[in-house]
Amino acid sequence: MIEVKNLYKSFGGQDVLKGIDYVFERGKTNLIIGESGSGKSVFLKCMLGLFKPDKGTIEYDGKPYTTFSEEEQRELRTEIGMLFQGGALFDSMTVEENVMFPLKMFTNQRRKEMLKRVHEVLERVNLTGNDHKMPSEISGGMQKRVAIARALVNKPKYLFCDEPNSGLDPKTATVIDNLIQELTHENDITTVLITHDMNSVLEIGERIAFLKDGVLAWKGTKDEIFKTDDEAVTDFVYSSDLFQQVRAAQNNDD
Ligand SMILES: Nc1ncnc2c1ncn2[C@@H]1O[C@H](COP(=O)(O)OP(=O)(O)OP(=O)(O)O)[C@@H](O)[C@H]1O
Repeated sequence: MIEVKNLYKSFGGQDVLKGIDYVFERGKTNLIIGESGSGKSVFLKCMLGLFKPDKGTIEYDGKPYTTFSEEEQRELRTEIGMLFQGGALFDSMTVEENVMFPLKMFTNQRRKEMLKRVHEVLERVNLTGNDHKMPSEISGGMQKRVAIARALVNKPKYLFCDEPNSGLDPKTATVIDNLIQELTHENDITTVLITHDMNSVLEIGERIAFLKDGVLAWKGTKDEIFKTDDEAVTDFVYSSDLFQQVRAAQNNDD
């Protein structure tokens, strides 16, 4: 669980986050949605420790970051898995080497032990037999699965995903969404996922935080998002054709 209390962040006089209170639940896919420039990435970077908040606290499983010793900060970094927008694999490394990278960085495990874990996660994301391929030799969807395996190889408590679906066709995007959700449940991870993809909201929006101009304008679940009359939310989500179609179908059923 990550609890954010009264979080403020500004840059050169521009207030980007304006007093956010929110709880990201453990074992759930927690989505952050909102227009471009609403502060989603800055929010994520504050939780990753890349930006220092101006005010407010971020608690990781009940412990405020400001009380972490240097050793605890280092440990927290090993407990975080990150899934970047493009997958961000190392092009010059094989699939196996890419997935092994966090183990080399953060553990003292012996190569045999690391390889065992790497093969275990590759099997989990259905990539057995691709260990020695280069990223350029596999499809975009497979590259994302390698990136997921790499994010999970060190058994993180927290998984941060920044638009994990970008660049994928809708069917592959859904497979990736569902894989992230399954792994979140299986491993009881606190998953925080930024998305622009309304299909992701419908598929895996167990918890949704809607940011508008640096403020938490609405929170709820994928079922609640169809029922809310909150104008800020409806303006945003019904600009998506998909949402309009789903709501029309619901109205026909009623
Ligand atoms: N390092 C920085 N220095 C100065 N301003 C920044 C910095 N990072 C972000 N900002 C500003 O903060 C605001 C919010 O940016 P942010 O990237 O969080 O938006 P976003 O909701 O993630 O947008 P998008 O959906 O387009 O990625 C923007 O006005 C941006 O210019």
